[in-house]
Amino acid sequence: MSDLFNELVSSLLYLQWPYCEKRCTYCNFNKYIAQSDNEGAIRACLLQEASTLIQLSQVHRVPSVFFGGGTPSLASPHTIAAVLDVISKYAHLPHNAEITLEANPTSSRRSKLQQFRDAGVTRLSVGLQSLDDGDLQLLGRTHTAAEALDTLKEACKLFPGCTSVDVMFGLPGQSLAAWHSTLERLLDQCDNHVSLYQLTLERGTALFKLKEKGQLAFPDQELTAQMYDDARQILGQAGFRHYEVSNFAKNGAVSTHNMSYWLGKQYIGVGPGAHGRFVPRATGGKRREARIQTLEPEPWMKEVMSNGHGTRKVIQQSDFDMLSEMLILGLRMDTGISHEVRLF
Ligand SMILES: C[S@@+](CC[C@H](N)C(=O)[O-])C[C@H]1O[C@@H](n2cnc3c(N)ncnc32)[C@H](O)[C@@H]1O
Ligand SMILES: C[S@@+](CC[C@H](N)C(=O)[O-])C[C@H]1O[C@@H](n2cnc3c(N)ncnc32)[C@H](O)[C@@H]1O
Ligand code: SF4
Repeated sequence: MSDLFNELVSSLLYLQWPYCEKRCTYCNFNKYIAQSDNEGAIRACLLQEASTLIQLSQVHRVPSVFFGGGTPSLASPHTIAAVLDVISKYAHLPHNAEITLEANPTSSRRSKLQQFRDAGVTRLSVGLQSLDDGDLQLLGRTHTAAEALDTLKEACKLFPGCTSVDVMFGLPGQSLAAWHSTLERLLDQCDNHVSLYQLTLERGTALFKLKEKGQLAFPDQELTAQMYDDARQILGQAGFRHYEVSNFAKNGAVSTHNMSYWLGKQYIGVGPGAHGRFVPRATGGKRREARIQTLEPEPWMKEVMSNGHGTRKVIQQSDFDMLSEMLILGLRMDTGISHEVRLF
């Protein structure tokens, strides 16, 4: 089989779980607070859309799946297992596939994490965000630092070598000393993968409004740059490879799913607001398409029920579009890009 054919018959799959318990004060990702328990209905639509899009792409192999959100750890393990089952029905999901689930501390009690593992999840990404209770309150999180660390401990036991944490820096009022202390405590407890995100003030969020009113002071650019540089150094000394702008891994625990995005591989996006990039081979398509699913869960479900999918926007990608994406994403990695870029 040629490399090009291999690329075309293989695709990652991203699944968006759109619900959260509560809105965090900084977040403008596509998420909603569920008004009623409609898990059965949303599960049926996720399964339907996954089957439609896998068949449209005609991929034979799905090497990794990412359950992101929102808060996918609010979904029942049964829903996660059902999604993996439907993927296996239409494509080969290898036994060593990377299956990541994002877990928020309060919706991830021990027994549930175990059930997620039994359902087929192989990698957990725990949203710690901070290890300071004052920060967590300001960020509108539903857990304390101690609860977050408890979840991390359980996660490391159940997913040894395959547990990641998300932590943010540049938080309101955060000092360099407080950031160093967070990193040191984190290094005591974390596993092989750490994602560090500089807080972005997003328009429309509660934090943005407080900043506009002059009610919150944020670290300046010099200080946040210093926080990032220090994190690079501290994690580097602890054996972590800084393999992408925001990501650090030791013992080779890079995320193959996220890495594949940065390498420009195909991906199918399922669920409200999910993005995809794939060639729709079943309809004779030859070009890769950028696809976006309908954002809000209710209209998305109606579209899936009547059309089999909730794809709202499709843009055929030109060679220039694909090359630009490859450059932008490829330059995020420590390995950079090669002149032998192949477009399809
Ligand atoms: C879309 S969230 C979903 C994860 C999960 N619901 C949680 O809250 O832990 C993925 C990650 O993006 C990061 N994130 C979200 N909003 C951000 C912002 N405004 N600035 C920087 N990072 C942000 C957080 O670290 C979060 O864990
Ligand atoms: C910010 S990353 C966090 C990855 C994590 N640090 C890890 O190592 O696994 C995950 C978030 O990106 C967003 N995301 C990733 N792939 C996506 C896609 N194909 N379509 C829409 N959103 C996507 C989702 O909101 C998801 O919660
Ligand atoms: S950060 Fe996570 S839990 Fe908070 S609102 Fe965003 S997606 Fe939901």
